Amino acid sequence: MTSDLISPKPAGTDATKPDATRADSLTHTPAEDGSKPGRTGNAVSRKGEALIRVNHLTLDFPIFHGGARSLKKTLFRRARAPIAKTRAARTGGEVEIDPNDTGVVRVRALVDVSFTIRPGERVGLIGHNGAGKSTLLRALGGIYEAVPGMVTVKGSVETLIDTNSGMNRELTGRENIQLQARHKGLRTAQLRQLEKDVEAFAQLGEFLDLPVRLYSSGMAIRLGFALATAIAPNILLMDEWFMAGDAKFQDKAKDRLSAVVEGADILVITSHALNVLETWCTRIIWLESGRIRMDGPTTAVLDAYRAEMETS
Ligand SMILES: Nc1ncnc2c1ncn2[C@@H]1O[C@H](COP(=O)(O)OP(=O)(O)OP(=O)(O)O)[C@@H](O)[C@H]1O
Repeated sequence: MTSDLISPKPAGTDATKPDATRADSLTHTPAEDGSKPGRTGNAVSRKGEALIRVNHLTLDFPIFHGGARSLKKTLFRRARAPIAKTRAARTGGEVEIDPNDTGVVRVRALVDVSFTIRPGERVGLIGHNGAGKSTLLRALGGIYEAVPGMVTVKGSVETLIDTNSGMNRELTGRENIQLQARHKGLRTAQLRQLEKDVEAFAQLGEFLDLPVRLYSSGMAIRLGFALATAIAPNILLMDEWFMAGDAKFQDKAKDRLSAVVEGADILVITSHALNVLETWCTRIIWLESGRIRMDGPTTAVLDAYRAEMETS
């Protein structure tokens, strides 16, 4: 099988882009039927073929405006007291002065993360605020591309990561549906079917024919969710934002999501709602300041996590 190498983006120059220093950092491998993976992927590959493999993934965010004297003072003080550093690092990733680039401060969002997810696994990502859950999900979704390490994703991927993911805010909701249908390689009849399905589910009325930039966040969630769940992918990557929206929509969303989750080979979901993870996940990866603290069956990891929450 040939692999589909996505070349890395040049190193980001703003603080919102992770550091990009290695050439071969991210590989998205196409499904064996030739379908393309990712949001722009074509058909869904055969069931049971999906795979996620992450090897030694490290991801830094350079902060170019991090030169405040007070921050640097704190960092230098902490460097002289490494024990205090460990304790202080329970919110967010590690903040440090980049050893290769004098003056630039970096946030280490992920540090040497490795794991493999096979078909049938439903994986929950847990951890404190800023532990690296969303960053990891974005790296799996190909949003953050070039970092030291390697991410291999095999199969079609759908992401429910943020309300705007894959959406052109200048286009109307309906135009976005059509655009995504074309990216998925759907024929006209299938496109019409998709449009009808998303329209019925999202229930945006006349707003479907208005630009997405006019939508409230709840309305954007409706459209993004309806679109992302209209066709079951091999791999579903989901941030907990889908829990937003009004109560009636949440009930509908849960039913529809259950069907998609059933149909997907692999689910990766981040959430602070441990009961949601208990219901849906077979395995939990617990992140702490960007590193894997524990990785194992749902009950074992959640028990350990809860025990730690009670004592800390
Ligand atoms: N665009 C960015 N620019 C700079 N730093 C970032 C960026 N995105 C995330 N970070 C940093 O990376 C670390 C991990 O953030 P991430 O959003 O992955 O955490 P999380 O586990 O999803 O947190 P939460 O549970 O609070 O949503 C944090 O320290 C955060 O400050």
